[in-house]
Amino acid sequence: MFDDGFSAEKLFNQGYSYTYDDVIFLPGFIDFPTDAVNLSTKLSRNIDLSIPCVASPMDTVTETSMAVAMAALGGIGIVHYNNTIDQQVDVVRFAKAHQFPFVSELIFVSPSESIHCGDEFGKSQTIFVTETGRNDSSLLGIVTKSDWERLSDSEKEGRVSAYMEVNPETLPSSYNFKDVAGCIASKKLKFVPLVNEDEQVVNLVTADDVERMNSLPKLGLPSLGKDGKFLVGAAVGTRESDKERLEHLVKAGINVLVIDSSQGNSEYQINMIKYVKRTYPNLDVIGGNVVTKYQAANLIKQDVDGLRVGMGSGSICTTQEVCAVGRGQATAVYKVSSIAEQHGIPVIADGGISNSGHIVKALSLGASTVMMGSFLAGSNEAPGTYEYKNGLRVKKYRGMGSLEAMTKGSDARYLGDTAKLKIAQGVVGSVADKGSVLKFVPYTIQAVKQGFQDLGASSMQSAHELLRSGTLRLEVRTGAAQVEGGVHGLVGYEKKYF
Ligand SMILES: NC(=O)C1=CN([C@@H]2O[C@H](COP(=O)(O)OP(=O)(O)OC[C@H]3O[C@@H](n4cnc5c(N)ncnc54)[C@H](O)[C@@H]3O)[C@@H](O)[C@H]2O)C=CC1
Ligand SMILES: O=c1[nH]c(=O)c2[nH+]cn([C@@H]3O[C@H](COP(=O)(O)O)[C@@H](O)[C@H]3O)c2[nH]1
Ligand SMILES: [K+]
Repeated sequence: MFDDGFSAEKLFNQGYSYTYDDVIFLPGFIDFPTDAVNLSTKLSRNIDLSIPCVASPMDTVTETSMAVAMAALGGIGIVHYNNTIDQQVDVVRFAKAHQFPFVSELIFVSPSESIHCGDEFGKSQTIFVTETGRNDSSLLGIVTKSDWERLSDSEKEGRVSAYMEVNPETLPSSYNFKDVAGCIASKKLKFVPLVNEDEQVVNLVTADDVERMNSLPKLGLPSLGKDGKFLVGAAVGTRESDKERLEHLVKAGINVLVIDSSQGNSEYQINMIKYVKRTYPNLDVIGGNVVTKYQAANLIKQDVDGLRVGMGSGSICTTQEVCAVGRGQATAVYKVSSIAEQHGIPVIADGGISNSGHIVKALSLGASTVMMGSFLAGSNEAPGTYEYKNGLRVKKYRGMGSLEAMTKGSDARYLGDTAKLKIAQGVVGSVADKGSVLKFVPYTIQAVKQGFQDLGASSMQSAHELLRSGTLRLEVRTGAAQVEGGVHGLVGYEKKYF
């Protein structure tokens, strides 16, 4: 081998904390096409994914729509727990009731109610009628906006039972996109509700939705569990009350658990892992967060099935500033994965991902997946609505350790303790509109495949082999090299990734 560049082992043992932008890989040898790159991977010991992408357990990132879209793409979403047990369980249940890449807004009324104005339809063209006026009872009828608009004023004052369409055409919610699109086309339907075994509506698909989906990149293999349903993960903390939460989440069918903490090497976490392993031996448990070999070894001893790596590297994180602990994310991922790999434990590189190059770096430094918050928070699938700031369409994105997130219904979790002085370790901000994850994640993955090809790695396993054998060569970029590596010297430009 030529003496050129450094091996990761040498580079990361010099006393510096490096982040993704600090390092650059030297290209390898290409003898396969981009499409031959296989990025299928493991989230944890027993959970396989076809793409290495995980949505963060944050209340501005992962609820039903994100969980469903990520699973449809072949990744996974981890549902946050900054809410009541019932709310978190509903998000999981609803996500698992789908075989569909997206979830439409559904509006319900009871038969005795009236629809007074067109705004009640929201963005939808259809209102569903059920006995309870909620999604938890079977479908009795529907009212479409166009039919409702044709009613006289006195008819509009009356109960919906007087004019709703009974026995509307429905399809089983077990149908996948292709099945539903086929029925919509062959029966020339404008829309069709999808219903579960109890005739409860779980989704609404319109002809426009089908057209929109057909214009997106083709989806790969979805993430499905043994039950044939979408894989969905959930996060919990380490309090006594989290045990009750977990019991309900397991009943709702979660496939994997993330124990959420910024410093996972604690007695609380170790006790929680022991409890979960004892009580739910078939549930994969991901521990963290950790950034050192020492922290990782303690959780590995408890037989965790996955490790989440990152402290202070997130875009909304202020932990390193507030507490003076953490680590540059490239170093953290390399160090933790070197020990995790010896025990066959997959590593999630959590936080600090802002482009496809960061994903290539995280995976080539030993991670098996990346967890993303800000990268996904501006999507249609993230919770919340878009607003305008300085002419830019944005969505709110906040740290789970921000004062705002901590005081939102989670007082018991943080503030009801003896600790009276609250210290924030995160901020509240916003991120630009990025459209649907169903569009930009496939493009991102294609870019990651190109990166792997340049390195000469045709799979996750081969990338990890290049790393461990020292074949992967890298260097630190000086400040000037980083400037050179970005766009520079132009008067103005527009950055478009795809
Ligand atoms: N990855 C990162 O760099 C960071 C992430 N975060 C995120 O912010 C949120 C809050 O994180 P943390 O503050 O680390 O949450 P945490 O729940 O681990 O800790 C919050 C506070 O509660 C205490 N605590 C935790 N478990 C306890 C138990 N069983 N009994 C008694 N006291 C207990 C801890 O000592 C700490 O003071 C999480 O969602 C986390 O992922 C926060 C900071 C950094
Ligand atoms: O220091 C922190 N204070 C916080 O309030 C906070 N909230 C989330 N996180 C962590 O950041 C990750 C998401 O980071 P990105 O936006 O960079 O993807 C997430 O996946 C978390 O690991 C926090 N870290
Ligand atoms: K940070």
